[in-house]
Amino acid sequence: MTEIIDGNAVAQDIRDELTDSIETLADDGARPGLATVLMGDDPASQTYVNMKQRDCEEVGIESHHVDVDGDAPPQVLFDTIADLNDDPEIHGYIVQAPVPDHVDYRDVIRRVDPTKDVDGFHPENVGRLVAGDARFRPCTPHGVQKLLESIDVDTEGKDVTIVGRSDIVGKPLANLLLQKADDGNATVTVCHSRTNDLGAKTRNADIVVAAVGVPELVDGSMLTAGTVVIDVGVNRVDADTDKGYELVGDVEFESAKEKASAITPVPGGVGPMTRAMLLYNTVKAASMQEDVAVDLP
Ligand SMILES: Nc1nc(=O)c2c([nH]1)NC[C@@H]1CN(c3ccc(C(=O)N[C@@H](CCC(=O)O)C(=O)O)cc3)C=[N+]21
Repeated sequence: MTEIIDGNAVAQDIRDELTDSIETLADDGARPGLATVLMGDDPASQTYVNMKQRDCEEVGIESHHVDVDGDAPPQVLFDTIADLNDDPEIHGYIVQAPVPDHVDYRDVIRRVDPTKDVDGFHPENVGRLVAGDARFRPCTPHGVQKLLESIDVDTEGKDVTIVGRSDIVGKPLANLLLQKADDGNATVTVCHSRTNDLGAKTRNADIVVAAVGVPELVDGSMLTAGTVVIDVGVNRVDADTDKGYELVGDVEFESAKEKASAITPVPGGVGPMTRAMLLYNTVKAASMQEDVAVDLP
């Protein structure tokens, strides 16, 4: 039987474990604070921001939010970032991507204090990750590692094919899985839009991670029986539902499920884990800045 991996349940366990550490920090007068910054009014981003605020409330993290007008000059966003860097109550913050076209996201990331960069996107943190000395693991790749751990999949010596080479998922996940570590030691293949014979690469894998942002790109015909399938895609596809869309992964779930030994659903797979690992990084940031040791899950 194929195991459907319950990302909501694993994320709930992580939130529960974080709650104790958050109270330890709060008892020391250092309750963790997380801010989200949203420039413009991308509807998907607004949904995520709302979910993150609810997560913070549940675990006892102080949550803050800053809206920046989508038509404002980049300097307005940069000033917001400078304020957050200077605010001792903000231990971590993220600038929700995408930003409007007239703003270069790299210019944004470079201005974030690397010790508050709970996305793990700042070049200093990317460099540390690649060098095997990560400060903050990017949330989605870390969530994928935790999901594999939750179903007792040991990555050592496994062939992992990642479909997608993004700076926020594909590249950092490849680096983490390559590391000489209990949750690494994999042989990693990274595929992308110019890859020849994608199916040959996915059929060779013990674990396939789909993170390309193309709805249902990976289907059962591209998988060998027994493969573990992790679907990072959260594509909003127009549909006749209350919201006017449905969420579709990068994997065609029904055909992939026939082949997989375990598979994540969308929604309810990687998405909630991304949010849980953001809370994790926020607690880690607060612990480092306040010099209060805490246990992390
Ligand atoms: N600076 C920055 N950091 C991010 O981490 C970041 C970002 N920008 N921009 C957009 C992507 C996407 N992302 C998701 C987070 C949670 C869910 C999530 O919780 N999804 C739920 C359901 C969501 C729904 O119902 O719409 C699920 O899959 O079950 C999805 C997607 C974070 N991102």
